[in-house]
Amino acid sequence: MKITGSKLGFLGGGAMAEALIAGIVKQELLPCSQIAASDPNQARLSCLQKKYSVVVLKDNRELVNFSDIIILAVKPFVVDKILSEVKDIFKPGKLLISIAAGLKTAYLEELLDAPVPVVRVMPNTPALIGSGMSAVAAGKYADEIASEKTLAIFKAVGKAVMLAENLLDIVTGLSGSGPAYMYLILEALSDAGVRMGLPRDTATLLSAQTMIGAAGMLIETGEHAAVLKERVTTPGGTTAAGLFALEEAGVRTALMKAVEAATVRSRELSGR
Ligand SMILES: NC(=O)C1=CN([C@@H]2O[C@H](COP(=O)(O)OP(=O)(O)OC[C@H]3O[C@@H](n4cnc5c(N)ncnc54)[C@H](OP(=O)(O)O)[C@@H]3O)[C@@H](O)[C@H]2O)C=CC1
Ligand SMILES: O=C(O)[C@@H]1CCC=N1
Repeated sequence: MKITGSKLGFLGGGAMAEALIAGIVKQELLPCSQIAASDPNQARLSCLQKKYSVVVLKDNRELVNFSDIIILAVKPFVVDKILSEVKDIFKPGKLLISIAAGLKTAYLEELLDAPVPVVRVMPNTPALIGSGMSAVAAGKYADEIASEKTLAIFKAVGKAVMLAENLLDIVTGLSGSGPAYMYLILEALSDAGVRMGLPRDTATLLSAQTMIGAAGMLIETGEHAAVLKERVTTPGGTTAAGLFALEEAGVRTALMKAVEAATVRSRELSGR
């Protein structure tokens, strides 16, 4: 699905909007003149304009008027206020894509005056370098074309899959919040290398390249992680000693608890 003629607007120009704008501009999905962002923070707008040459607007109504496809990229607690500001100019010809954690399409549909197609997406920040992971769920007024347009946007900045909406809170707990878990692990591995005597920059490079390599190998080979882990592990060797320390510390359980806690939090946000 091509979105070449469409104008794309971001309500909110924060961290996730910037990751998407950067990825979209880099992949040349749309010319900069067809991408806009609105935000009350002038410094954010100036930064986005300077870095990506996109159209910046102080006023959310101007943004909605400018755009065919609107990405709702504000914190969940601001959504009611913003949609009440613009609902009368949101016509069914426009497409609303929400990336707000926890908020259901039915909830957003209720906040609008007209039967506007709403698609909910949970992306993640590596979209900034074209390595994002997004899951997409369509609301009741969104047809296949709306879903295809949404997939085209998020596939331009990484991988994107369609899922049933009741799974999106789990996606939020896994890949939405996941980059932060990975950074925590990378920071700890880098600290560990430094603790054992490596220079900081070398320890960080070794950690990050190892994470990229292991993840890439999992995707490219399609093998189960346990099989690939087994191939690294020499009986009585170094890896077995390292893995034992990780199991003893409960790393596996800690990661399961992290995804559970984030999923529960996403569900709480939808129950407001
Ligand atoms: N960050 C992430 O990794 C991910 C975030 N998300 C979702 O994306 C959404 C945005 O998150 P994130 O980018 O991290 O948040 P940010 O706080 O970085 O960005 C939100 C932006 O919206 C601005 N804003 C506040 N009020 C208004 C308003 N009335 N009109 C227009 N803009 C406004 C904020 O300005 P100010 O700072 O001045 O208030 C800020 O610049 C959230 O709903 C989050 O759940 C989804 C996936 C991943
Ligand atoms: O922390 C959050 O609530 C958002 C949603 C997923 C990533 N960041």
